[in-house]
Amino acid sequence: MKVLKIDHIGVAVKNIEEVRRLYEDVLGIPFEGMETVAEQKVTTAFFPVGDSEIELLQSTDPDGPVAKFIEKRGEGIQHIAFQVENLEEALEELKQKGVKLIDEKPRIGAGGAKIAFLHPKSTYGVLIELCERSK
Ligand SMILES: C[C@@H](C(=O)O)C(=O)SCCNC(=O)CCNC(=O)[C@H](O)C(C)(C)COP(=O)(O)OP(=O)(O)OC[C@H]1O[C@@H](n2cnc3c(N)ncnc32)[C@H](O)[C@@H]1OP(=O)(O)O
Ligand SMILES: [Co+2]
Repeated sequence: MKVLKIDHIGVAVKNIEEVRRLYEDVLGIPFEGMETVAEQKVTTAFFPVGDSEIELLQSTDPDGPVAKFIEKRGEGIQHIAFQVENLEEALEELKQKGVKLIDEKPRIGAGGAKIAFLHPKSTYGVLIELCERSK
């Protein structure tokens, strides 16, 4: 598998509009846009920073992963996403290596990317997302 770069850092927040003020007005990072990803029960807001992005995540459902994360740990960094060349290949390889996968097959994430998550139990407490973006 080939990891190309840190694609984004996912930050769980209670209120995207409020936190957007910090990134956009206080830190002067341009706001790229919002997108709801129903399957993940989140609304996202992206802020490009160099070759990566900040992804703000607000839950759309009290049972969603982001709501549960905030309930348990409060607002903060929820995952790190690595961009890979070929997600299916990467998942196959990681499965062979005994990594616990949350997603055995890619799902569709923000911006139409193929995404899949590795379980924090296998990654020393960091929720890792792998994503593949069409060229
Ligand atoms: C839009 C898309 C995109 O970029 O395109 C996205 O990013 S969607 C981003 C939102 N979607 C996701 O996060 C989907 C993947 N996440 C999940 O499936 C879930 O959040 C799990 C990671 C499986 C956790 O599930 P859940 O909270 O129900 O279980 P749980 O509370 O028992 O957690 C199991 C163990 O993992 C730990 N744990 C839970 N969430 C964690 C996180 N974000 N980072 C690190 N550790 C975490 C808990 O503390 C617990 O450890 P202990 O047992 O030691 O206490
Ligand atoms: Co993400």
